[in-house]
Amino acid sequence: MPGAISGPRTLYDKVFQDHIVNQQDDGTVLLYIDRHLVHEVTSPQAFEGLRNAGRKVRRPDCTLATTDHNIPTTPRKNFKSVHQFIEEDDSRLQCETLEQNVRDFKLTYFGMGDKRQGIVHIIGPEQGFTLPGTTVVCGDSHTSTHGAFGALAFGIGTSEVEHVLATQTLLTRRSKNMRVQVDGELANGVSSKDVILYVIGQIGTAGGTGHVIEFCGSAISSLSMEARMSICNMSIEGGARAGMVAPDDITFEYLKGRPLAPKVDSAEWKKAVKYWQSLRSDDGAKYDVDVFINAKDIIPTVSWGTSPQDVVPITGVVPNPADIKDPNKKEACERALVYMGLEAGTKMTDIVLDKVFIGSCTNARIEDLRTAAHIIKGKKIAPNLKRAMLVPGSGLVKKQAEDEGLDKVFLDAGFEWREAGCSMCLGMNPDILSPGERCASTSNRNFEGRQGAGGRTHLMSPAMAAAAALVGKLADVRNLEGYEQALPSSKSAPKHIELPPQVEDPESDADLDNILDVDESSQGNSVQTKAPSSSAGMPPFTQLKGIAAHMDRNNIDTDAIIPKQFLKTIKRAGLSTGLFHAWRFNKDGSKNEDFILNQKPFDQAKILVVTGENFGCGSSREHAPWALLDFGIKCVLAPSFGDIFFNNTFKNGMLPQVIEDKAALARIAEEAKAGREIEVDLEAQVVRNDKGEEMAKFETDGFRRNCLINGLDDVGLTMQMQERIERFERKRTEDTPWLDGSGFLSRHRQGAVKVEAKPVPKTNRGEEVSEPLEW
Ligand SMILES: CC(C)[C@H](C(=O)O)[C@@H](O)C(=O)O
Ligand code: SF4
Repeated sequence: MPGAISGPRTLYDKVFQDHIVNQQDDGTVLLYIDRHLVHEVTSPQAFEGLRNAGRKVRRPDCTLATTDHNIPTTPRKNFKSVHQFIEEDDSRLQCETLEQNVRDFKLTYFGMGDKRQGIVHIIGPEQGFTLPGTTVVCGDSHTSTHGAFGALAFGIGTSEVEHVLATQTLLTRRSKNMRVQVDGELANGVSSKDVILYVIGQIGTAGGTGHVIEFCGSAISSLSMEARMSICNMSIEGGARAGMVAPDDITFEYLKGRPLAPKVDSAEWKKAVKYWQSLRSDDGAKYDVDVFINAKDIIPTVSWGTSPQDVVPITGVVPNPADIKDPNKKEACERALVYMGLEAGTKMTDIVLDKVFIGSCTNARIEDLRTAAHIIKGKKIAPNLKRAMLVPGSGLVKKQAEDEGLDKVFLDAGFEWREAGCSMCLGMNPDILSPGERCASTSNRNFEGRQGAGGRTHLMSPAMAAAAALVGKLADVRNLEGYEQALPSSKSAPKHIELPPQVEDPESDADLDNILDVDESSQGNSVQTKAPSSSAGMPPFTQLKGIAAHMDRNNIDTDAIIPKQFLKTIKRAGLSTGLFHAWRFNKDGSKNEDFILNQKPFDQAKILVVTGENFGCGSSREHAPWALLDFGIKCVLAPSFGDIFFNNTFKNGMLPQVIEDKAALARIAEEAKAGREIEVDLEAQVVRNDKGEEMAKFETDGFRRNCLINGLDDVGLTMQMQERIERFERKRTEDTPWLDGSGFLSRHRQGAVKVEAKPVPKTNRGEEVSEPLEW
């Protein structure tokens, strides 16, 4: 076995090991990907890359697409097609482009006319597409959600989406292991969302960087699958690309009868369960970092600031920057208080709200809705609220909630009952906060402008958001009369969740039919962009000399590097206007002269020198490096980076370089501030000042360095590994036959969906794909 670890192994080690196709001497691993989820925001440029290179999707049977980020959540009664339904031009174009791509590449697609449509991280588990022991990726940072099943699931950028579409593999490196063990019983009123907010408060948003977190301990293993998903979902907010929970009987119970899980009690199911049961960390397995938490220390938790680590118990007060010693953290706290319009020392329960949002891939599953509904049942939302929105995570969650009468509970209380989508979690659709508005939100990110420019977000659990809706302020759900009866107790076994329908529903095919009816000429601009494609190879990066701009903030997230309104493009180019948009431009559109990139000579910067930690954390949007590149910045020097941003940057012929020596980095920053050029020499792995004197040495991963220096196309490189990938796939079919997409393909072959015959395309495996896939 290539790269096998001797001795006791963690859950992560096992799943990783089982997917190694090839391992290079320098530790670069070609990892097989079992499941690929696709959405409209991060896929257009990837499909375009495939198209430009004349490549096909290798495993259409392991790829599932939906549309979620851009879509309106208004009633779909009159929905006929995306073209007719989505008013906003860029959003519509992005969704239409996805539809064109699923049509061209013959992919399974849950569009807006399909009840199974929903947020990508809700529909995967719902369908049994996500299974224990699998590798799951998506061009989306919250892919970590799927780790709740004991899958190794992580977000990737668009170049990697292209790599997976073409090769069903990814080039990666082994991560470190981190264990977060939560023992004891969670008190009433405390949910898994409080657990993860508390954990992030403890470890910080960079705490898990470079690690895969395994969540374990009695408090975790007594949680339902949905509660586990909320925890793994926010692993990325703790800096970890992936979070995992060992699969157990609760997992297997959840999977029973899901459309894409092996059929219950079949020989395949038994074989699968046997394998799944082996997926737990061995006794004595070593973790690089251990965090132990007593469940009793956790009480309902809310965020006060603009980073998910800015949390306090609901019984607490807004922190005082004067109490913070670290100057960078103190400044961050001051900034956050100004942005949030809060004064130090204010009781959290005195903070008055404008809006409440219950939704997102963190907390829009049926249990979340049930919990919120129990709390508001028979009551009314507070009169000071301008709006309270309930946005189910998927069409099936919505349907089930309606079957249970929950829609009525929400509507009677004054909530809006919406259609499924990401909605106000990031406001790429019309659901946004107005400047200055304050929102209690069950989502996962409270970055500046996340829910709308100038909007203020407080993160919390569904129970707490429901309580806040009733009170009109942040509120402690435990103070509501009878709350114990209202909340599903953490002690009781999780209630079995009704399964989504497995039957072919004629309505559900409406969308695909629409796609097939689309007039090809109307899609012209969506498929013929001339934007550069990563698969065409990159210009080499050897030495770079130029002006460097200095930034000192910690945790500069990719939402800040490029806000959501610029993600609606289907191209890689032209993003420089969006770069640091909220910081670079005033509200009236004029330039903010105080911002470094608006000042001479830094408006010509080729290099960014960041002295704050964790640059590029958060979302997987590859638009962040594209925007930097478009502005002219090809290199970022920093003490640490968000993992996904770090990867994405390399894929674009840019160098994100860690400079560990903080004193040297500070000296480089001084040169930058003085407006003198610096030189980054990747061949010699040194940074020099404008006199050619060495300022710092650095080390770049060998494989990446080689690709950069030679401008290599890694999709092309991987395609040369065809034989090994095929060998791996043959073994996979033997060992884990349930992963071959047999469920829907076989049903499809029986003629469940009638689609007119098309010229026969071939996948990169050389197999014929006779018809678009549906199940
Ligand atoms: C659009 C997508 C790239 C992004 C992500 O990766 O997380 C989004 O889902 C988000 O939550 O910010
Ligand atoms: S975090 Fe929000 S925007 Fe991102 S996938 Fe989840 S619901 Fe959608």
